[in-house]
Amino acid sequence: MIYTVTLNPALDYFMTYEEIESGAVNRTSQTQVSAGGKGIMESRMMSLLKADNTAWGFLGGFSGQYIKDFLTENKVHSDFTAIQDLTRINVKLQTLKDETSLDAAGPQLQEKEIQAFIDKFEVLKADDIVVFAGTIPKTLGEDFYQRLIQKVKEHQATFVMDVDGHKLLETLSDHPLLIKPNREELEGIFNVKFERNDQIIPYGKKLLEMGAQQVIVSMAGDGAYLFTPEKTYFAAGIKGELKNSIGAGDSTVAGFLAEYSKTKDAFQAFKQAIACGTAKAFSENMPTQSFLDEIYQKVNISEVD
Ligand SMILES: Nc1ncnc2c1ncn2[C@@H]1O[C@H](COP(=O)(O)OP(=O)(O)O)[C@@H](O)[C@H]1O
Ligand SMILES: O=P(O)(O)OC[C@H]1O[C@](O)(COP(=O)(O)O)[C@@H](O)[C@@H]1O
Repeated sequence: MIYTVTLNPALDYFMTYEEIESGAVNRTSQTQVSAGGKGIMESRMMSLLKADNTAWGFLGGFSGQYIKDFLTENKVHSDFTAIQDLTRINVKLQTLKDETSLDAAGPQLQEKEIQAFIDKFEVLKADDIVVFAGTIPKTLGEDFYQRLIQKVKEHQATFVMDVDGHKLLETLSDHPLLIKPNREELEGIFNVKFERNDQIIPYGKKLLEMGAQQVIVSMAGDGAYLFTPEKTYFAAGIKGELKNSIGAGDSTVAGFLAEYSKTKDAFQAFKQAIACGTAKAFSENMPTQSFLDEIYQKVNISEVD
């Protein structure tokens, strides 16, 4: 079983404008609400791929209830810990020019809610995979992922980290099955600036040396690299109309895990990862199965060095 952990889910409120004038009243032409948060997006994509998974995390208030109902209606299995406070609402502004995220800090959590959540980890078995994704609400403390990783290890299960920058580095010595920084996050981690994508290669390999079992570095429209201890692969970016790239990275991780958990074949898993990330970026919502299949046919992966 794959468990996704979203400590800080979000009701994503998408607002579409031709352009936004700062300091003025802007009237939107289109709005849309979606169940978000990185682990939740991953669970949604894995469920589309019919990979067994359960979404864990904290949900509260009307926004939390919306997400819970949305997941049930869309046949995404979840087992969230109920909280008193309100699940955050993140505003996603889309204009003809670009996408802007206005993300909230997240709810206050009570000690008994935190304990109820930690207790869930007792069900873990040796072949389970736990995906830690996204930011941590302030009340949990910056080291909360470390505590959860110890729980995963106690049960001989494996884990995947889909978190930002330096929090990612702290987990490498515990050998995550997969990490997926994007190009900008990788620049931040190593304090470098890439002028060409191939300059990424030594840094991807470095993350393997530091303890990650497999590394994907995603580069939005430029595709992605996969680093495994045996080989490095490059997936070319696929051309198409960008509709909504929110969740493209989450879908990449989901595609990889859906395939890898069944076959343990990193190359095939990378193919599915690229198809899912791209199909998400080219869809307003989650892609349909037929669109996913169409994009899968266009995935082009080559071995590097
Ligand atoms: N504009 C785009 N065109 C084509 N593919 C895209 C685009 N944006 C994202 N993707 C696909 O989704 C993957 C993840 O996107 P990226 O933006 O790098 O991740 P994140 O959402 O984590 O920042 C990319 O590796 C690529 O396969
Ligand atoms: O947990 P974080 O890092 O604050 O991110 C939350 C946001 O991430 C998302 O899952 C989107 O992920 P990406 O930013 O990787 O596209 C949104 O649904 C949500 O609003």
